[in-house]
Amino acid sequence: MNLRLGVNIDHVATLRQARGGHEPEPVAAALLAQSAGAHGITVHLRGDRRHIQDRDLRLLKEVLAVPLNVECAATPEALEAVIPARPSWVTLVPESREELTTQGGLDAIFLQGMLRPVLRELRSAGIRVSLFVDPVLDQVKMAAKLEADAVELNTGVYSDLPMDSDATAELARIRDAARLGSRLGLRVLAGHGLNLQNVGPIAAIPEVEELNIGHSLIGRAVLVGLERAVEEMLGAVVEARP
Ligand SMILES: CC(=O)[C@@H](O)[C@H](O)COP(=O)(O)O
Ligand SMILES: NCC(=O)COP(=O)(O)O
Repeated sequence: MNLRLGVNIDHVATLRQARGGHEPEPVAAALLAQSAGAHGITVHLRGDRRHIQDRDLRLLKEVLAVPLNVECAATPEALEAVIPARPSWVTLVPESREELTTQGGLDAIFLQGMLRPVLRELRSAGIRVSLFVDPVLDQVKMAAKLEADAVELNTGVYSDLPMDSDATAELARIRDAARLGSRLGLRVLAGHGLNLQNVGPIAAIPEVEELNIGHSLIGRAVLVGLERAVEEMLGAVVEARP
């Protein structure tokens, strides 16, 4: 099975929101990612709207040829904003205003009563649902019991391990969870904190169908694109000089 890459463009929007203006335009970034071969685009519509905005969802849905996956909290406010945009996928994630980024997976076992009607509502709107969970077997079993279409296994603990430490145990947790998810008929995705250095062992897990990668890709794009941006600006100012 070929591995798909979902590109998370949240941090293009973070940069835009830093000045409250119009650039960089996340929709343009999504189209570039798509033409570079991304198999999907992911955005996280946070309750505090710190990066992605409601208009981004509408525009992305309109222009993208690849599936749009919207991450959001399982709250009425989030669903009211996300459902009208009709993304292909919604990934339910835990969320708190204080966090810099997502801290761990959704506790699908504890939240099962609240999640059941949310999944029903999304699916009846024709939206497939993924649950972002830690690589814990009981959480994966609960996702299957709730009839989610997919699980995204949180690779945050793995990604946070120091470069020279032994990742064997965490990788085994992710592998076991991926195997179980696949056996239970779920699509299995993985993501959080993945980068060029740590992605290999996760990409090698055969049951993982798709990776969602954002922060490291956008950070890298700033670096590999800066040379060209400076050259373009030098060209523009030199040309304008009498
Ligand atoms: C759920 C997950 O692992 C990440 O996609 C995270 O939710 C992204 O949100 P931020 O871009 O705000 O860190
Ligand atoms: N769900 C993970 C995701 O979309 C991207 O996470 P990150 O690479 O920005 O940490």
